[in-house]
Amino acid sequence: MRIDVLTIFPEYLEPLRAALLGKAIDKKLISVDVHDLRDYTHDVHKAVDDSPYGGGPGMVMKPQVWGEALDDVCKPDADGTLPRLIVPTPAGQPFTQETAREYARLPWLAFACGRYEGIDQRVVDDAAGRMQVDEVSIGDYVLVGGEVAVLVMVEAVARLLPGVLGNPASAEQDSFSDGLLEGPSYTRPELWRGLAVPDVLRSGNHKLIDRWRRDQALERTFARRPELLDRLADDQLDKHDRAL
Ligand SMILES: COc1cccc(COC(=O)c2cn[nH]c2)c1
Repeated sequence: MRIDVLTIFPEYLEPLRAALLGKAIDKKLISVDVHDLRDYTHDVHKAVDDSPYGGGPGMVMKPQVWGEALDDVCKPDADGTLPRLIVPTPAGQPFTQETAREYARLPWLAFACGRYEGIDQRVVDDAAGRMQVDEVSIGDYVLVGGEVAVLVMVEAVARLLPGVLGNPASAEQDSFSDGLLEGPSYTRPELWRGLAVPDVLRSGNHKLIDRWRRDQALERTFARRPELLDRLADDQLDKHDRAL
């Protein structure tokens, strides 16, 4: 998978080169190229923003700079492929595990990191004439820029790629794979600060253990994210589940 990131703070993306993702880059499972938006300015001040039409607080990122940068970075490759252009924004569609799975199937992702009050809308409208553009939110809060959201999304996507995680099974069993939150986990010692591990987990009865884990996941989901239960297809809840 090819990943390009356009930003005015390239150094913000350095963590992508550390640890697990760094190894994935070394193993050539992913390539990460970070591009400094200011390289596409032509004025002495390297201006990337300007005042908003219609007034209001803050600044808006200029279309010309983004247009040149995207033309340069998102050039069709040898077989005419263009990237999926992803713009992190509080005003975007929710980024979920399902989005991560969709992106993990793509050969090329390009991330546009907005700052200030956002990017001139014509940048997205113009790019959408050439490639699919997803305006995506990682949560209902406002960051200073899109860079942190890119770190989140790249990690969520890359961990799904074969060979990136040491233990691929965990990618399958993690939260949200069956639509429920993950229940509690335990490891040695059996007793810690007067707190014991639930007996069922040491029973060796895997049918009982699986049922206990599913009950814990259902209870936690009901308590913390009841709306996720509405999403579950009826056939995914058996009569035992409903009795909880
Ligand atoms: C594109 O325009 C802007 C403007 C302001 C901030 C940002 C950065 O993204 C977020 O703040 C965000 C992403 N998901 N949840 C919050 C982008």
